Parts: sequence; structure tokens; C-alpha cells
Amino acid sequence: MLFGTEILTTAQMRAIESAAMVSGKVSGLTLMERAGAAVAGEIRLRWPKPGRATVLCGPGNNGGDGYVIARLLAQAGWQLHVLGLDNAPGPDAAEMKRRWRRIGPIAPLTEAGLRQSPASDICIDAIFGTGLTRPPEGQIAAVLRQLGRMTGDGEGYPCLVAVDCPSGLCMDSGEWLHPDHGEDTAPVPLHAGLTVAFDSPKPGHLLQWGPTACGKLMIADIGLRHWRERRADTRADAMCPPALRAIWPEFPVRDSRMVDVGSCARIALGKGISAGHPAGHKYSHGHALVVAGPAGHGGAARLAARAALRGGAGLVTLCPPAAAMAEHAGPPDALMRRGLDNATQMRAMLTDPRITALCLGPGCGVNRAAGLLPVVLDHAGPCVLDADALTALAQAPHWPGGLSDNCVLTPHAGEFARLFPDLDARLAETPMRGPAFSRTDALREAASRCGAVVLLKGPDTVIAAPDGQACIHSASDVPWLATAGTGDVLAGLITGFLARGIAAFEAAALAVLLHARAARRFGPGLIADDLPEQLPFLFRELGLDEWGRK
Ligand SMILES: NC(=O)C1=CN([C@@H]2O[C@H](COP(=O)(O)OP(=O)(O)OC[C@H]3O[C@@H](n4cnc5c(N)ncnc54)[C@H](OP(=O)(O)O)[C@@H]3O)[C@@H](O)[C@H]2O)[C@H](O)CC1
Ligand SMILES: [K+]
Repeated sequence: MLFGTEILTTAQMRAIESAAMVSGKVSGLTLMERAGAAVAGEIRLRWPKPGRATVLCGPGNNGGDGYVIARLLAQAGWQLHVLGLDNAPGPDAAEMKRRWRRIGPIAPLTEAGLRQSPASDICIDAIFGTGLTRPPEGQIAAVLRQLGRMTGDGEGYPCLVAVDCPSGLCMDSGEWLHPDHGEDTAPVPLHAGLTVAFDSPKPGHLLQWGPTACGKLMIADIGLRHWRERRADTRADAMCPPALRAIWPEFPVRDSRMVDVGSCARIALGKGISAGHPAGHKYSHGHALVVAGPAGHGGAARLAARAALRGGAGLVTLCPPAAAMAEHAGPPDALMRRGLDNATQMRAMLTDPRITALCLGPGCGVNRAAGLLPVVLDHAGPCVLDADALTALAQAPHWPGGLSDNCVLTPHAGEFARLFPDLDARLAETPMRGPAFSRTDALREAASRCGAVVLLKGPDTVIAAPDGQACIHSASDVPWLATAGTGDVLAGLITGFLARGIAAFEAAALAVLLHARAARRFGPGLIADDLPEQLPFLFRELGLDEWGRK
């Protein structure tokens, strides 16, 4: 999979960190110094004039990073107020604590201690990082609640800077861990203005509450690349499930490893049918069928068909029931129309080998989708099943079998719950232990059960393939994408890419990326009809006007 930055689970991060230390080439103390320096550097970039900072240091290495940050900021002229625990941390954090003590005192990390802290411009949360395994309770939970109350985006509030992650957030799922007793002990979610994470993003930075909790996310290089890449080369190890990647072209993230989306997209498109036929005829760019529903419900399928055309399918044929043909008489004229009344007609249609992809579901009606579904599945060609086709699929006798890995399912949360009620129930459970069951866990399981690529739509869209590849696409910066018909456009765009011969997982990933990018480019006020119209500009901006040339 070409798109995006690799995401590491907390277990993978720990394995890489310890491989680095075992090698003897880098010590834990050096890594901690680099981590602290990265955060202090980001702070000084944003607040060039030394100010006042409160640093909250927890029991482990995240706390150790906090002591480094305090020391480096103090050396840069900041006024520091440091709170810490009276515990015996690991040797690296203990050493950093000692070094801080030579500079300044440590007040007890308690709710009262925090309330009585001198006013500050920023609060630095170094309480828990990737080592969080259970919900914060007692005094630490009270400190976090107080921290949540006293920091925020509003004027007059100190900005919260999170070290690696906001404390209490499970970094494998983006869930806040809850104690199992009482509403009044529920976590007060933190809202950091800046989070500086180390080496790689973790799933929790991107899933569920992650984006709102983290604020601006910076990924700092702390010199672990060699061990990360070695691990990627030796994927036999149990710590290394197939790659999980983040696609975040314009998400507010800075990451030195961020890939060039334009070149990734170019390569993916170049792998399609058009490769080697830059001046090919229309059939060399594929022929997509988009099934439409009964009269009065044609808009969704037309949106999908338009997106498939704009996505570059050579031909797109819209197939409403014959009685609904009149409804589709308007533009675009490039769209072909052909009546389709029943499964027999569909079976005949699909004998044409030039048809390279099919979209079933948008505006189709559940009964019509259920009638056509067996033909689509028997045909076993590249297809997108969306909307009503997913409802029909959940009721099909063979479900969850019968699909192949060139099929993409595009459920929203409700459709996902109908298809995989047990996984949905697990996702809905109050997370009380880390690592909590995540959307990537659920999607990998869903894809492996049904044998198709599954794409769960949302501000944190997750896509998984049956072989375990998965990616998270962050679009929490484009809330205006949540409007009627945008899902139909996405289904159509994937169909267009499938028609062009792009493999299912890549077609889904590329479509989701361009879909959000189109919304970002258009801005608020967007309606679904605007999305396909943005694609030509996007293709040009990303250098995709050269598609077909590798
Ligand atoms: N990634 C890297 O290469 C580097 C990361 N660094 C920083 O280290 C932290 C991870 O440090 P770690 O010590 O493993 O964990 P934490 O600091 O997050 O947590 C400390 C310990 O707290 C205990 N724990 C867990 N949950 C709770 C809870 N709810 N209440 C109380 N205590 C809790 C847990 O220990 P237990 O033995 O009690 O289970 C944690 O171990 C990472 O985030 C980075 O900030 C390095 O500094 C640089 C290299
Ligand atoms: K933290």
C-alpha cells in the first residue's frame, strides 16, 4: 500500500524503542532527551518569547520527558512550575528528575497543587503516554479533571501541550478509558492545542476522540527510523501485523515522513488499465455500471455515476428500471443510460467483458438491491456495495460469505452495525482497559470475515482489506463533508477507479483521499454535487494530468 505514513501501535512502538536500546547504539536517556527537546523546540517555535509554563509529570517515562522539557525551557528563560509524583520511576526518568531538581523544585501532583499553581501561559501534560493501561483513578483522575477544566482554546486559558498524547487517551483506539464505577468519575476530556508525538503517529491520534483531544499534531523524529525500517523488513514477528497507514494530506499535522500524496496517487492510477496506453481508447479506461433505483430516487445513483465519470472511467452506464428512464434524461450527456429491470437482464449485461466495475446500492431500494445482489456476487467482478445493497447483504442467507477481495463495502456506522452487530457492540462498550477495541480492530476483523475490502465512513474513515492491510483517513477538518449524497459520490468514485483497473484497497484509499480533498478545496457550503466537479482541479494540482505515465 502506497498511501500515507505508517502508524504504529503502542506495542510496536515499545518493540522498536527496545530494539534500539538493546542494539547499544542509543540509550533510553538519549531518546528521552531527544523527545523532551522535540517538545521544548515546538513550544519555543510557537512561543518565541519566554513565558510561564506549568509541567505535570507522571509516574513513568512520559513524566521523564516532562522533566527534560522543564529543564530545557528553564534554560531558555521560561518561568517553570513543575508538579510531580513521589514515586520511583524507571532509571531514565529518575535521572531526568534528578537533573531537574538541580534547577528547581517539584510540587506534589495533586488537584489542590494544580489549582494553586501560579498562572501560566501553557500547561504541559506529561502524565501518561503510551504506557497507559487502565483508566486514571483517584488523585491522578482528579488532576486530569482539573487540567481539563483549566485549559482550553478560549482566551485567558493556558494552552495545553500534550507530550506524546493527552493523558487518559488510549493510544491504540482514541478512546478515553473510563473507571468502571460511577458517572462522577468519568474522565473530563482534555483538549490540547498542540500534541508532539514521537517517531510515528499511533492509531489513537487519529481515531475517535484523538483528533479533538490532540489539537495540532506534530510527529517528532527522535532517531528511531533505522529500527522502524528494520522491523518493516522483517515482518515475520508477531508484533507486526500488516501495515496500518494514515492518509492525511492536509490534516493539521507535520510529519517529516509524510509522503507525497500526488506521487502516490499517480502511481496508483498508473497501475490501472491505462498504464501503457496513455492515448488508449475509452474502453482502455474501463466501463462502469451504476445501478439506479425506482422513479423518484435517481439522484443518489446519478451522483455516483457522475463521480465515476469524473474519476476517469472511460464509460459509465446508469441502469435504472426502464420505467424510471425519463427521470435521468438530463445532463451529463457523457453518461449512458440503459434500462435494467431484473436479475436476468443484469446477468446478460455482465456477460460483456468490457464491463470492468459495478456499483450497487445508492438510491436502489432494498428489494431491488436484494434481487440483483446474487447476480453481482456470482459475477465476482470488481464492485462497490453501498447503501441499500449493504442492507440487502446483511439479510442475505450466505452473509458474511460470498464476497471477494475486489469488492468494496462502504458502510456508514448504522450499516456497519447491521452487517457486523457483534463488532459494533464491542465498539460501543465503555472502554475500561487499554488497549481498547478500536475501529481498526473492528474493520480488520470485518474484512477478514467477509473477504472483501471494508470502508467504514466517518471523520476517521477506516479501510481494511482481508489480508489485514488497513488505513485511517483523517477528515475531521472538513465537517462540511457530512452532507446528503457525499457517500454516493464516494461510492461512485471508487467504482470509477475500480473500472480503471485499480485494485480494491488502493481504489478505496485513493477515492477517500480525493473525496475529502475535494471537500477541503471547495470549503463550507459544499453540496454533494460539487464534489465531482472539483476532481479535475485536484488531478491537475496533484500532477495527475500525467496519469497513465509511470
Ligand atoms: N517512543 C519512544 O521511543 C520513547 C518514548 N518515551 C516516552 O515514554 C512514554 C512511555 O513511557 P512508559 O513509562 O512506558 O509509560 P507512561 O509514562 O505512559 O506511564 C507510566 C506508567 O504508569 C502506569 N500506569 C498506566 N496506567 C495507569 C493509571 N491509569 N494509573 C496509574 N498508573 C498507570 C504504568 O505502569 P504500571 O506498572 O503501573 O502498569 C506505566 O508504565 C511515551 O509516551 C513517551 O512519552 C521516551 O521518553 C523516549 C522514547
Ligand atoms: K501525556
